[in-house]
Amino acid sequence: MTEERQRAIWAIYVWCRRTDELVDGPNAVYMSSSVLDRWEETLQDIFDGRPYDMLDAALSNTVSKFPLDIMPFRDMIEGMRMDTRKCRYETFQELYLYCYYVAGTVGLMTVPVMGIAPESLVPTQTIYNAALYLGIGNQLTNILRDVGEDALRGRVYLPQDELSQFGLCNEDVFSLKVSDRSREFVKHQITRARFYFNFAEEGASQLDKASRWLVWSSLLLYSKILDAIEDNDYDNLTKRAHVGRANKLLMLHLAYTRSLSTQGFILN
Ligand SMILES: CC(C)=CCC/C(C)=C/CC/C(C)=C/CC/C(C)=C/[C@@H]1[C@@H](COP(=O)(O)OP(=O)(O)O)[C@]1(C)CC/C=C(\C)CC/C=C(\C)CCC=C(C)C
Ligand SMILES: Nc1ncnc2c1ncn2[C@@H]1O[C@H](COP(=O)(O)OP(=O)(O)OP(=O)(O)O)[C@@H](O)[C@H]1O
Ligand SMILES: [Mn+2]
Repeated sequence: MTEERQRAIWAIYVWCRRTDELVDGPNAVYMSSSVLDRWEETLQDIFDGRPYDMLDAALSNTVSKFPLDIMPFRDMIEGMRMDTRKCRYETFQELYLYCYYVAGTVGLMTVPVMGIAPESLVPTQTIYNAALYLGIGNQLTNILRDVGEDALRGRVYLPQDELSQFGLCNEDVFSLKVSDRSREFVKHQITRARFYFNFAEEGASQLDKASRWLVWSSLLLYSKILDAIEDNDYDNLTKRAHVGRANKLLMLHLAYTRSLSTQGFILN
């Protein structure tokens, strides 16, 4: 990426990480709705060119250089509110909303920085949807990988109705019991995450040439975690899916090859 874009992505990343840390980090005990309200006011100040600290200033600077919309930033804060309020999701529709708030938003935040290829014939809306889906795919993958860890914190980011369809309940998750049922359930969740990655692929090829390698790398590396879960025979309760160094290098290479062409569902 161009250096200006790298700095912009860094500033957005830092803001996202800090937002997540409010809920997950060492200071999470001080978390309350007023903290998030205050954080949202700070966000408005950043967009109005009144940064509070140096890290905010990086984002104010980014806002002055790229046409960022404040909406996905606000929505990410909303996702953190949701995370503090609930620890169960009844249906996939409910879980999807959470995934949009905390991860789909990242796609929407970053496309204005990545830029769209001038030769792309795909509607901008479709490209934004693909970006949103990359976030959803990432978050679903993150959730699947971390089911065991999250269970230790009393949280289950899995659709309750689907758990029961597979003859499972939260107790099975908390007791970290791997069974044929849990394996089938995980298989089903992996298929869904891959659907989002596949759609995202169509959008990745429409981005500005200089940004494509980064996005393809992110996509291929993160979706490899799903393969790693398969390699663990669908045990995501007692094993942590990990993508090894050699595999990562291979993916970077593949990502580079993919990033060379602007092509998509309309052109071929
Ligand atoms: C057209 C097209 C395909 C465009 C590309 C759009 C694009 C670059 C999308 C990127 C999507 C992305 C990286 C989403 C991150 C999703 C994610 C995993 C979010 C995590 C949420 C909270 O979950 P949890 O608490 O369970 O997770 P931890 O255990 O704490 O990890 C987040 C942690 C929310 C905060 C998100 C971040 C810190 C990541 C932000 C990343 C960027 C701004 C860089 C994006 C750019 C690239 C190229 C990766
Ligand atoms: N390739 C990637 N694409 C998109 N987001 C990523 C990627 N790698 C990391 N992230 C984001 O950064 C967060 C923390 O990164 P970290 O380096 O700890 O990676 P990780 O996903 O926990 O994998 P690992 O097990 O290799 O450490 C992830 O949860 C995710 O939000
Ligand atoms: Mn987190």
